[in-house]
Amino acid sequence: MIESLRSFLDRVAGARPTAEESAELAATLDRLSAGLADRQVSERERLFARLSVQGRGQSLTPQLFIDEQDAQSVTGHVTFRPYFVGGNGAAHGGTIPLLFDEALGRLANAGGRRASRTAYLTVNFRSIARIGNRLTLTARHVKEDGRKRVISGELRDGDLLVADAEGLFVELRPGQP
Ligand SMILES: CCCCCCCCCC(=O)SCCNC(=O)CCNC(=O)[C@H](O)C(C)(C)COP(=O)(O)OP(=O)(O)OC[C@H]1O[C@@H](n2cnc3c(N)ncnc32)[C@H](O)[C@@H]1OP(=O)(O)O
Repeated sequence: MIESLRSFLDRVAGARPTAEESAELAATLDRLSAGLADRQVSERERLFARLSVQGRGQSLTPQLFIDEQDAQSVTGHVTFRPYFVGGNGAAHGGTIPLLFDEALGRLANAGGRRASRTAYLTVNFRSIARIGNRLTLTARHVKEDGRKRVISGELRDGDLLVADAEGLFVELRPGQP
């Protein structure tokens, strides 16, 4: 279902429907929304935004496919689909930190470490992330100091460095949301 939603968003991003077609689509979407109105559940019960589902079952984030992961590093790949275009064939700048937050956050909380949240995330944009290209993401655990974990990451298009990032993840205290 989420994959169909992603495909639909890609098609919307790439289309220029007429006014009549837009109105027809809007009516169809309204009908679909109404069909889910009495299926609303708590966050824990939803399919959306679950770590255990490939791509987190979430249409917001570019879908990251994990190829290798251990407690110290993660390697994966991602293709920014048409929905993520910012302009002129490049992914929207906001989607790159989104991707790093997802990947670095996963690693920060992997290997039996207790849950942490992003305190800061610094991203350097080195070259455009071209829509449709398969990019490689690597991240590694750099250091740990008490509750603080530093994780770094790189996004590459072949040999070309697209972006790099560093995040500080702070372990949550018991009861901290
Ligand atoms: C159930 C969890 C599921 C997690 C799923 C994965 C999530 C993926 C990552 C995310 O996207 S989380 C969503 C985005 N992040 C947030 O919403 C976090 C909002 N901020 C907070 O909740 C708190 O500010 C935070 C937990 C990050 C830290 O607050 P605390 O009160 O726990 O820590 P404190 O302020 O005492 O700081 C602890 C240490 O970290 C340092 N620190 C905190 N924020 C910093 C910062 N921004 N820059 C540098 N250092 C920082 C701070 O100086 C201190 O250093 P020392 O121990 O050496 O004194």
